[in-house]
Amino acid sequence: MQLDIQSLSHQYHSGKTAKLAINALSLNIKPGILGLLGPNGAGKSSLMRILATIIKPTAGKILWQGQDIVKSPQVLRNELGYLPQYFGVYDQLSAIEFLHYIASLKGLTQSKAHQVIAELINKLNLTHVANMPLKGYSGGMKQRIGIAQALLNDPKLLIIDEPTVGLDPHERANFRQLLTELAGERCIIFSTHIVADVESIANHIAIMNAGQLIQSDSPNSLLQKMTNKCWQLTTDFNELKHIQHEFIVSHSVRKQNNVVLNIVADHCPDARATARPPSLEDAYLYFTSMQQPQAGIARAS
Ligand SMILES: Nc1ncnc2c1ncn2[C@@H]1O[C@H](COP(=O)(O)OP(=O)(O)OP(=O)(O)O)[C@@H](O)[C@H]1O
Repeated sequence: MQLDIQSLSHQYHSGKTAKLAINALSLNIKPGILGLLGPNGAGKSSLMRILATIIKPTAGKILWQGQDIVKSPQVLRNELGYLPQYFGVYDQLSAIEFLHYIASLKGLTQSKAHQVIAELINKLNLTHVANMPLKGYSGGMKQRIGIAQALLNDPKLLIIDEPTVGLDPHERANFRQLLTELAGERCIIFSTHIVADVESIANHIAIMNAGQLIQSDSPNSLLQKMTNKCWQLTTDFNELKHIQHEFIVSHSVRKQNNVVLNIVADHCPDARATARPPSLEDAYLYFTSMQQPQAGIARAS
């Protein structure tokens, strides 16, 4: 099972202006969880909408099991589950009614829908609220309904776009656990700009910035690329602004009158700094800042 994205580009036109949202992106996706990371506007949602066959790319090819899904979207649609970034529900319907409605749109027979919905309600811990109108649901519960509707056809490719926005830390942890259980023999693409959401569950990380794929690797290989680039420095608050201006600061913790900074830089940023192990957050900030020196994040030289 694989999804092969070849030289994909997408341009939006509004009035006389054109915006290149995806720029010659190639990526090969295999079973497991792909964490798609990138800052706001990187092009993640555009890529997801194209992969979900909602919009057609301006250029490039996408092959699902060797078949071109730009030319023949139906090939993928039967095997696709998609949870868009903004997922609306019909507030008056209960979970059961809503899922039956989506199941009928997806072409499931009545008996198949009954069986699958009962299983999903149970798997997603929604049994106690299954007959309650969705308007009474919390953000986390609505998100679980979103995942349930995406799983109705037991998809081989599951695309979820920023699913943890608005969830509390407990709900986010539950969501990560759920995805791990779902992974197995399907391809899951999980887009987010929160590194912590994917670092413990993704077996592959792709980082996008300004429409381009800037890194595509296993979490371990990304960490290896950060060897000798991660430092810790304890300093006082007077120096903080200057250091933040000069270097990438991936984390800071106040300690009495001082502050302990995690710095990412190609060379030791200060004689007082000590080396520390890298994190994926460091890698994400390092690679995304490389493309935008104008953003006020300079790297040490
Ligand atoms: N329908 C549209 N018309 C014009 N420009 C668009 C449209 N949709 C997205 N864009 C632009 O394309 C670029 C990529 O947007 P996209 O939503 O794909 O990024 P993203 O990484 O998903 O960002 P976010 O995390 O903020 O959702 C942005 O500059 C955005 O303004």
